[in-house]
Amino acid sequence: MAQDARIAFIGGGNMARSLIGGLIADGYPATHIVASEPDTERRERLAGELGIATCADNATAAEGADAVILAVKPQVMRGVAEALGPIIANHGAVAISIAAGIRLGDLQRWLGAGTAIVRTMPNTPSLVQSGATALYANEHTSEAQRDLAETLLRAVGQTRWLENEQQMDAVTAISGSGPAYFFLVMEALEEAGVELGLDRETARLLTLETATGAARMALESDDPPAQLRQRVTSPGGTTERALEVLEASDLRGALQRAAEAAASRADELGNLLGEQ
Ligand SMILES: NC(=O)C1=CN([C@@H]2O[C@H](COP(=O)(O)OP(=O)(O)OC[C@H]3O[C@@H](n4cnc5c(N)ncnc54)[C@H](O)[C@@H]3O)[C@@H](O)[C@H]2O)C=CC1
Ligand SMILES: O=C(O)[C@@H]1CCC=N1
Repeated sequence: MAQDARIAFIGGGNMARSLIGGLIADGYPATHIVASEPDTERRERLAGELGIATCADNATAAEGADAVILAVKPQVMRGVAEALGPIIANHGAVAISIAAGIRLGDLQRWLGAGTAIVRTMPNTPSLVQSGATALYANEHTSEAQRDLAETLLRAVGQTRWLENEQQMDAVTAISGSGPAYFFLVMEALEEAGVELGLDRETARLLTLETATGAARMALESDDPPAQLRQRVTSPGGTTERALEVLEASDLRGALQRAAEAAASRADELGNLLGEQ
């Protein structure tokens, strides 16, 4: 890992915290990470809990950084990018955007022609090194800069380069927003356990261990999830009854529609906030 690269995070919110926490847990030196965050309380928490340098001013953070991670909301990206463009260009740094929907063409226009930009979509499990991130770079990004972006994100989980930028909306719908879908399922299953007579602590522990166990099995097995599901489902047994209810409730259809809604919102954000 390129542990001598200086990394600046612009915006120190939920996703930046997950990425910084994951990088430090992976051994990346906190002394090489700086974050700018306008909110005083968040800034102090970042410095106190993660031991990184923080500041209120984006330009101060970006100065001298090899990679500038743009971790602000899509709605403020334009102003932030336009202000930082000259600083990033001066140092020959790579800009790494994690914003949903914001397209490379717009980032290029706002940061300045010729700037190396990697558009990515990470997710919050990066905090525990179980992130999943897709990346797509523009033509000004050198091999070394692609490697740096990939190395940083691989420190916090799995990475995949996309074949085309359009795929980023699908990634946003599946893995970017995805943790929230699984958390919702966990909330609901825990609640069902309580309704059936378990105390909350037991219901939560059983739910979370089951979710982890199922995910690990699916990752480690050569068989697809459908086959693993069939192995839990004894003919005439309890799982069969439960799955009949889930199929009748159109859980598959609900997830399909949810993912489509997320992907189309990503596209909508790109149209609303961009110029192309
Ligand atoms: N939360 C998630 O699971 C994921 C979020 N993303 C993307 O990450 C980006 C950040 O999202 P979150 O961390 O969830 O939002 P957040 O609201 O937690 O963090 C954004 C931070 O930016 C700060 N900020 C506001 N204006 C600023 C400015 N002008 N300069 C510097 N900082 C400023 C805010 O005070 C806030 O702390 C978004 O673009 C989002 O699309 C991408 C993948 C997953
Ligand atoms: O909800 C959002 O817009 C961001 C992008 C993916 C996850 N969180």
